[in-house]
Amino acid sequence: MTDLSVSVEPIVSARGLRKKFGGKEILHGLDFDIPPGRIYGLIGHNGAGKTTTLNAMLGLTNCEGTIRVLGEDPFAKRAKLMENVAFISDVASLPRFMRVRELFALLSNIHPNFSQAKAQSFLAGTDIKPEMKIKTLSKGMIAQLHLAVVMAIDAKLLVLDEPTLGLDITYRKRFYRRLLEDYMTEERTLLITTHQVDEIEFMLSDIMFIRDGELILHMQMETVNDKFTQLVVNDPAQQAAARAHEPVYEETRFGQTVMIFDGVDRAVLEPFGTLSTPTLSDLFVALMQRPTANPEPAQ
Ligand SMILES: Nc1ncnc2c1ncn2[C@@H]1O[C@H](COP(=O)(O)OP(=O)(O)OP(=O)(O)O)[C@@H](O)[C@H]1O
Repeated sequence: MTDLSVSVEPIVSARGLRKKFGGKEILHGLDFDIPPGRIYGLIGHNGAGKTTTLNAMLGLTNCEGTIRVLGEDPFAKRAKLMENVAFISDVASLPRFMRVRELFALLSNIHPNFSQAKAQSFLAGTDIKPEMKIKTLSKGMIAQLHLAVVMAIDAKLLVLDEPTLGLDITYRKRFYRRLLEDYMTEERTLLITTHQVDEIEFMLSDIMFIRDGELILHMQMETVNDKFTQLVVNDPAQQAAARAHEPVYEETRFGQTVMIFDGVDRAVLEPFGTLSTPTLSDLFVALMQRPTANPEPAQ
């Protein structure tokens, strides 16, 4: 499922990763490598297994198969790994009863790679002051604080599970811009899950689509752009001709027929209509279509 030929030691490596809850298999044997210096988007429907996969990487859940993070088994070596791995699960998990400066002091005591000075510098220019109690901060301010805390950890892997849930568009954009400009380096790897795919598309180097516990696409964004083509075609004769090239997806949108092709030369499709590269959300919808696995029950 991957088009990556990894020559450097991967940051995360999974082979045959399986997870069962109460006898029901949730992850069906995932195989993937995540190299350093990349920004990964892990995209999937509700319940597809994203958080379970992240939890396996963070050593929060034990799985069958193998998973290695920085060469270590995260379940067995969680404490050691957490020196080099930072994690945002949701924006509400900071200790609400503390003041901002107390949180920073606590973190510098418990985390060897946390820099209080860095955290403070990330808050400069925001409305958050060291004396403020966390419970008095708005959701957006808590997200900023959370990001400042995480960016002040000198980690090799940063895992963000729906980090901007509940935030308005301005905060969400600021959050990702900050992350890109102030945190990313060639040595760091970022893994993000979100349902707002279009908002992170600009920063991703790679994507993984997960459907019902299986990876159905794992690819560098450059390859996605080369491989997939979207065609808008209105003329019925041209539609029929285009269909002969076996689109992976077709829908009618505002009276126009939109098709998505996988690996078909653009020069072949050009005569039929208008071509573009599908957005990640269009590609996601196209590839997530289930082949009548859940037919409507008869009335
Ligand atoms: N502790 C658990 N016990 C039982 N079932 C679980 C547990 N954790 C997750 N599941 C089930 O595993 C499946 C995958 O859940 P997971 O949270 O990994 O999905 P997700 O892709 O992160 O979904 P979402 O986008 O809704 O957060 C779901 O069907 C969920 O109900």
